[in-house]
Amino acid sequence: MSGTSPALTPPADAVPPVRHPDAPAPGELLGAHYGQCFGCGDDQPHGLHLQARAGEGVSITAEFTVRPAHQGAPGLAHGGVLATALDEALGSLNWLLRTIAVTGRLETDFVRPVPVGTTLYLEAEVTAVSGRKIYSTATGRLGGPDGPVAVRADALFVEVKVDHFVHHGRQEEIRAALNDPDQVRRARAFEVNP
Ligand SMILES: CCCCCCCCCCCC(=O)SCCNC(=O)CCNC(=O)[C@H](O)C(C)(C)COP(=O)(O)OP(=O)(O)OC[C@H]1O[C@@H](n2cnc3c(N)ncnc32)[C@H](O)[C@@H]1OP(=O)(O)O
Repeated sequence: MSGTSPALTPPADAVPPVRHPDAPAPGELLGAHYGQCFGCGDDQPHGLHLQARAGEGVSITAEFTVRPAHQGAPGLAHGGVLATALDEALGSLNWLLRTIAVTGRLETDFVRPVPVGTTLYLEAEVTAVSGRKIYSTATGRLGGPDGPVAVRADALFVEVKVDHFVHHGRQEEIRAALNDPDQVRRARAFEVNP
């Protein structure tokens, strides 16, 4: 059973996504958007350490190896962890648009169980943009880029300003991020729209 709900069907006025001219070239690693991010952060010991690589157009690929800490049932990945990997892969697409956006809706199909030790090969692409709304889709395959599909997701991301994080985030982390020149540089890279 799968399918996309009406909330994730782009409206008639939606347009194809436009890759930003300064987006990383196909094949380049995107790098973490925030060191403490649970999905991609290098400094987050509990995280998934997902590394996304730019693809053609507005697409990325990423790999994620399921570790013992990611179990739900014995020897199998927790569904919420897999949804996180999909969310992170989808979120990294916005780097190619140079748009700051957060997940508004994420619909996930769990097609096959994913054993501990498996590497999930993720691919994601933006399918349409309508105003602040960014529509995207992702799949995760077992064992290789052409392996069987284990998970897939459709999502709606909503564009926000940096203020979204400054206003809602805990002050301790916001202050640390604002004092980190690398983090400020990453945020600025997102903020410059064509
Ligand atoms: C420094 C680098 C950092 C970069 C940081 C990047 C972080 C990435 C991390 C990975 C991704 C995440 O997990 S992000 C974390 C998880 N997500 C969140 O925390 C988001 C929490 N939700 C919110 O803050 C809010 O609900 C927003 C921002 C999503 C939307 O609020 P808003 O700004 O007031 O906008 P609103 O008018 O409600 O919605 C705008 C349009 O989107 C539609 N819309 C909104 N939500 C939905 C929805 N769930 N399902 C369908 N449609 C929706 C509305 O109908 C509307 O359509 P129309 O009327 O215009 O047609």
